[in-house]
Amino acid sequence: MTATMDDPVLVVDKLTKTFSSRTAYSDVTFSVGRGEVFGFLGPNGAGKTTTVRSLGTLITPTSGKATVAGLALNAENAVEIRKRIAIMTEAPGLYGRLSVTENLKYFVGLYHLPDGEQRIKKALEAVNLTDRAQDICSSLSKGLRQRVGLARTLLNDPEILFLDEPTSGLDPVAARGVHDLITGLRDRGVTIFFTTHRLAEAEALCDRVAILNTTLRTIGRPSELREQLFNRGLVVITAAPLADPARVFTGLPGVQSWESDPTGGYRLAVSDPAVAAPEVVRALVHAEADVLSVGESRHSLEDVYLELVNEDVEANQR
Ligand SMILES: Nc1ncnc2c1ncn2[C@@H]1O[C@H](COP(=O)(O)OP(=O)(O)OP(=O)(O)O)[C@@H](O)[C@H]1O
Repeated sequence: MTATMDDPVLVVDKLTKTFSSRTAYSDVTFSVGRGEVFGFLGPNGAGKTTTVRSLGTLITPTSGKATVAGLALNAENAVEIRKRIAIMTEAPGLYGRLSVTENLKYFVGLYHLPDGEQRIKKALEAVNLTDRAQDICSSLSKGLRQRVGLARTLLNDPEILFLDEPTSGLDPVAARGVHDLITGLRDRGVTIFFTTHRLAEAEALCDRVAILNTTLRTIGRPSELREQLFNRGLVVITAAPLADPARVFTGLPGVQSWESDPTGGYRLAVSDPAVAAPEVVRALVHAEADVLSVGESRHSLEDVYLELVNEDVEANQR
């Protein structure tokens, strides 16, 4: 399913939350399309959890507006909003002495949901836990408990699923299991809003990401953010350092500047890699260099994140 911003399921407009003198997040504005996987990133204390708690009606924002699953975020709509969304906080909040099914039955009762058995069956199937239904929750590994927590969030067929660090503390295999579940839910049209500190995870899963550091620092597709922030470049690796790199690289069509990379090789800023690369290869061959590789330099979402968050650290030190 392709998300579309013509049909936003979450609209946040200048939202701010302060706790006495401390600002948790300020002037935050963004929208999330129906069916989108949206990643909410930011350093510790950036305000991510507080934003999730606000949008999930657990705490009241200090100012600003939001629409959640088609309803204005306010005290009158809180019960109806909660019927349309689900939130999984970092600790899945299960009763350790109850079995998986007993836990889910408890929540079906708490939410007054009809057709409980059918819902539990579907939720367990969705998270691949049918064969562990009778296990006592305290006996499950952290990864399995996380999956029970996810099953719980699916009971009310939410339009929006808020997941606060769903893979925190999980090993790579268990985290991959959660990723597969997120992808599966997205394919079924559920909008997923999740916070994470794992940038590779956000890059792999999210249609768009936002980086929050009390205020919203940026928002967009990971590829767009990389392009906005970094010049395009080529990385040249040679078997031995070039005798006169300036002579090889200076003035080549499409090459704007070059520098030696401290880890070896050369980094070239280029306007268009497709134009510059053949010129660079020809110049290297002409200089009789032993070329190992010429490739486009790739920036990751982690590079974008570090660039923006470090800018904030530097600004605060001024
Ligand atoms: N109930 C509260 N009372 C006072 N301050 C709070 C409260 N909840 C959060 N804060 C403050 O708001 C700020 C944002 O916290 P929040 O937990 O939302 O950050 P976060 O981005 O989720 O961090 P982390 O990645 O560490 O989980 C922090 O300075 C925190 O101390």
